Parts: sequence; structure tokens; C-alpha cells
Amino acid sequence: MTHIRPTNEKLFNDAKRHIAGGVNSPVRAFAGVGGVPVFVQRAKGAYIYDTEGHAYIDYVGSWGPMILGHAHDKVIDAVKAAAEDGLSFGAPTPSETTMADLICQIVPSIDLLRMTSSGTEATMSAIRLARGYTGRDKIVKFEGCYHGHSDSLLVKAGSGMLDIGEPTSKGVPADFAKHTVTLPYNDIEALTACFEKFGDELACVILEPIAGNMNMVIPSHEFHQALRRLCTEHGVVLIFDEVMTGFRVGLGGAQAHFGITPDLTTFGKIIGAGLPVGAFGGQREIMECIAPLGGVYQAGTLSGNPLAMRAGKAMFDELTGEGFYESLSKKTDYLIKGLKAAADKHGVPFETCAVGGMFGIFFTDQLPKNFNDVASRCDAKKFAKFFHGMLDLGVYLAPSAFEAAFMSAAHTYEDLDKTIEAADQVFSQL
Ligand SMILES: Cc1ncc(COP(=O)(O)O)c(CN[C@@H](CN)CCC(=O)O)c1O
Repeated sequence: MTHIRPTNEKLFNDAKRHIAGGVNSPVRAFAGVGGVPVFVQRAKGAYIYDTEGHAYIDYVGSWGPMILGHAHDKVIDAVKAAAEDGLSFGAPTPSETTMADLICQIVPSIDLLRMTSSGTEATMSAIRLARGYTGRDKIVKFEGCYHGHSDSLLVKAGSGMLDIGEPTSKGVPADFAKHTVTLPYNDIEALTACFEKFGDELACVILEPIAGNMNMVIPSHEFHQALRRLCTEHGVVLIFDEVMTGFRVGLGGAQAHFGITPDLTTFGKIIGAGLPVGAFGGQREIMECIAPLGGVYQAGTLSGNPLAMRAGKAMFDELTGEGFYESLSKKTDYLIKGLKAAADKHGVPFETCAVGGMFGIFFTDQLPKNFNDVASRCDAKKFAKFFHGMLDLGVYLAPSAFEAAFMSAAHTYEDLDKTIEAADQVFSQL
């Protein structure tokens, strides 16, 4: 495979002239792996193309939305048709009803939902709703889980359990952070102790049911069962943040995978097929607290935007097709098996995990079970070297050791073999 040497330096400097850090979202800046970000000109199927026309097999997929592959003909046609009818009305449209009916049909835990324009808005609204419904202020999140950038959720308690959060993001008032309890992920003991101490003060627990923002960590069934039981016992709203796992790890998301019924679920990414979108929904009794039905205010100029709704519908038409997820999972499993075999061949400590179209790769000899494991056991330096080696050979992975990777229906087995071949070359030089 030929080495790619793009010259994105100038583009990055141009971008920095008026965009903070040269990017509109920090993870794009390659801070996690060093070097200069790839500036994308266009994308099609499993490939992105930089401004010099270099092709890269893409396993980021815009951080999850591109499960069909980029610029899927039916999605593009739906967006074009929607655009012809106008871009936004600030009034209800039948396409929003279609989307709501679809999601409620596919995800039985959802009686009612509300669309937003991002995953952040969805989780922020779900937290406010849980607080309004229960009349309680405290919330629980888990170390290493990311739920977007709203104040309540950008708080990370110190080490250990039951710490009252200290804001790790500047600008979050300590007065705000004190209502957020952060626990170690996938730790039943810590969870039980927290409920013993705070149970009846908790408005909600929010978590990624399969974590994808500390790289990929799959918690135990027992952890989920304990969480569901404790929330029910203490009248605490259980929120599954499925912005990443929704329709990604399977049609029913992580809640179907684990057989757990959350009280609220948040979505984003895939449901808008790459257009700005989010959603939150769940039990009717809770959702009926949302304005205009109830006193928990929530709104958005572009919420339920017709282009995103009609793109999402075109996406769902494909996702609900016969055998879609079986075929996607087979490709993911084929790839991670090939990567593992290549690493073993070169004696590189390397582990992988996957569910459906989402997978994680780790430079370690033991799969991590929580954020501390990832942070302390995985070799981020080696990941960065691997990342750049693969990039030079035309394979685009997430530019961070703390992100999951994504398969699409557009990846062919030839693309997977090319990826494995590139990895074999890079592992030999690590
Ligand atoms: C589980 C989960 N919940 C909420 C969010 C926030 O969604 P957005 O506001 O970025 O649409 C995300 C966003 N994910 C990151 C990637 N890990 C988005 C990429 C970025 O921040 O640029 C998420 O993964």
C-alpha cells in the first residue's frame, strides 16, 4: 500500500485564523495522537477523501452516524427532496410524526419522545426532566462516560466513589458540580454504596449502557441488573444514553442487547443520518412533564428539522431491512479477528471487543473493565504510533485512544482485508 503524505498544515493554519483551535469540536484536532488533522473534501461509502484526493478507509463514520456508509444514495435523495420543500418551518411536520412512530415501534421502552438538534441537548433535557419529575437535584454519572457538554455532565468527581464532583471543565460552577456524583463504571459495589448513601436524593442515573467514550467498555449484565433494581427501589430515573449505541450495536440498541428497560433513553448520531439531530424519550408518565404538557421547559428552533427527519427515515428503511445487523456484525468480527491475528503475529499486546457495528481496539494484554483500566493499562503512545502508521497507509481510525470505532454496511471484505494488511505492516514496525 502506498504511503500518503497530505499537506494539511496550511489548511489547519488557515482554519486557526478564525476558528478556535482550528476545529469546531476538540476531538477533531488530533490532540490525542499528535500531528495535523486530515481535512476532508468529500466522502462516499466506506471512504473519506482529503483535499488532495487521497482516499482513506473510514472507521470513524462522523463518530457513528454513517452506519450505511457516507452519502448513501437513498439518504442523499431524501435530503434533496426535503430541501426542495423548504429547509425549516418552525411548525410541526408529518415527517416528525413518522420518525417518532418509527423509534417508538423499534424501542419498546419509549412511549413518548421529543426531538432535539444534538445528543448534548438530548441528555441535558433528559437530566432536567428527571429532576423535574422527581423533584430531586442529585444525579449520578460514571467516570469515563461522556454525555455531551452540558454543565451537569462535564463534571468528574475525584478518584474513588461517592465523591461530590469537582468541575473538570472550567466554567462549571462548583455549586453546580456538587449535585453530580461520579462513580467508577461497571462497579456494583460502588453503585450499591452510593444508593445506600444517596438513594432517595437521586433524580437519575445516566450512563452509556456500552461505553464508547473511554474507548469501548462493555459492562457486565450483573452491573446493569443491579442498576435497574436499585433505581426502581429508590424511585430514581434510569437514563440510558444511547446517542452512540442506539441503532448501532443492534436495531434495539444496548437496552435490547442487555434486556434492560431504562426509564428514559437519549439518541443522536444515526437517527439523523449525519444531519444535526438528537432525541430523548421514555415512559409516558415522565415524558408528560415536558412542556407544553408539563412544567419542565425544553425547546429548539430546529428541533425535528424536516431534512434530518426525512434523512433519518431513509436510514431506517435500510436498518430495518432483513439481515442488516447480522451482516454488519459479521464484518466487525472479521476485522477485529484479523487485527488481533496480525498483532499476535508480531508479538504486540493488543485486545479488541465489539458489539454489532461498534468496536474497540486496545494496546494492552487485558481488556479494560472501566476508565481506570483504560487510562492506566492501555498504551496511548503505541496507539498514536499505530494511528499514524495506519493513516499513512490510507486507514482512518478515531484520532484518540479513548474513542470507539465504527463499521458501516458500505465496508467490503476487500476493504477489511486492506485494513488488516496495513495493520500487519504497522504492527511489524511498532
Ligand atoms: C454517548 C454520547 N452521548 C452524547 C454525545 C453528545 O452528542 P453531540 O452533542 O456531540 O451530538 C456523544 C458524542 N460523542 C462524541 C464522540 N465520542 C462526538 C464527537 C465530538 O465530540 O466531536 C456521545 O458519544
